Amino acid sequence: MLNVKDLKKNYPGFKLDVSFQVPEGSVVGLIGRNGAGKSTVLKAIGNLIERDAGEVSFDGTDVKKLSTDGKEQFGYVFPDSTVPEKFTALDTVKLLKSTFKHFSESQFMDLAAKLKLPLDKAVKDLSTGNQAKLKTIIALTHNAKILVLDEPTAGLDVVVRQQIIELLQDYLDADETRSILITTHISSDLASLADRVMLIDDGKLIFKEDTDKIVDSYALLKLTEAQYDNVDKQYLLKANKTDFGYSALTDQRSFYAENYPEVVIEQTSIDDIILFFVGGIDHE
Ligand SMILES: Nc1ncnc2c1ncn2[C@@H]1O[C@H](COP(=O)(O)OP(=O)(O)OP(=O)(O)O)[C@@H](O)[C@H]1O
Repeated sequence: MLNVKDLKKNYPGFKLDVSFQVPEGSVVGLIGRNGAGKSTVLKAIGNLIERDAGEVSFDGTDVKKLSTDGKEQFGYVFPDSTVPEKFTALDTVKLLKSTFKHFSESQFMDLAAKLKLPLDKAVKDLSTGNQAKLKTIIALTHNAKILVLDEPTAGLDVVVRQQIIELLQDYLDADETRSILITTHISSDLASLADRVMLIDDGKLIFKEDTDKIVDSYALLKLTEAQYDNVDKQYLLKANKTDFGYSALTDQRSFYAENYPEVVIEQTSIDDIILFFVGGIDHE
């Protein structure tokens, strides 16, 4: 299990302070607006930045103290390429062989063939889609126990995006103890992959929920002022004033459907929840 406890990182005008876990066998999606702190969380997990305070541990060991074998349990995708840009995919294979004890060359070649990844082109000359495929294949082919993925599908067309999502699904299906922490702006990626979503805003986690529960039990209530005054508010998570009265988020859709048949109740999506909590202009 990945355990992030009181992780703090300060930049001018920005303070990160988060605690969460990614249990074995689960997929957790970290969502939020531009500049909310998603990449900072993932970089701290990957030791790409020094944290100011807090703990980040995997199966009980601080990530800063992981052995070479322990480090190999992580597979990363970050926006910046992890291999030198002059390298081809074949050069990358040589690098991975010397870096990872558990690297599988045959799996790399199989996935590269399946995704039609050119093997002899320098990384800098690959299309965005092929670069994303290469990064994902690198993360997947050394038998990692957890993937930490920073926007693995950013800028990809719908076909490549689907291919990447399928690779991730195959990775999970091969071993039920594997887990993924993923950031994305594409909520449909999460709907198909994530067991749980966490919403970060201004460096703090302001909402965490199981995706099943969002689909099954969440709803937006559209209430007139009079309805809002009279409705039982114990299952309302948040209400925003609107032109027509109030828009309110509940995690007990059936309670309001049964008791207030006159109230307009709309199904929510992950995007609705982001907009509801942090809607408006971007931080930056
Ligand atoms: N090296 C740095 N120096 C100073 N400020 C930084 C640095 N890295 C990040 N920040 C700031 O920290 C905040 C969080 O940035 P971060 O990249 O984690 O956001 P994000 O949620 O990943 O955004 P996006 O969705 O745009 O990638 C932003 O205000 C950003 O400007």
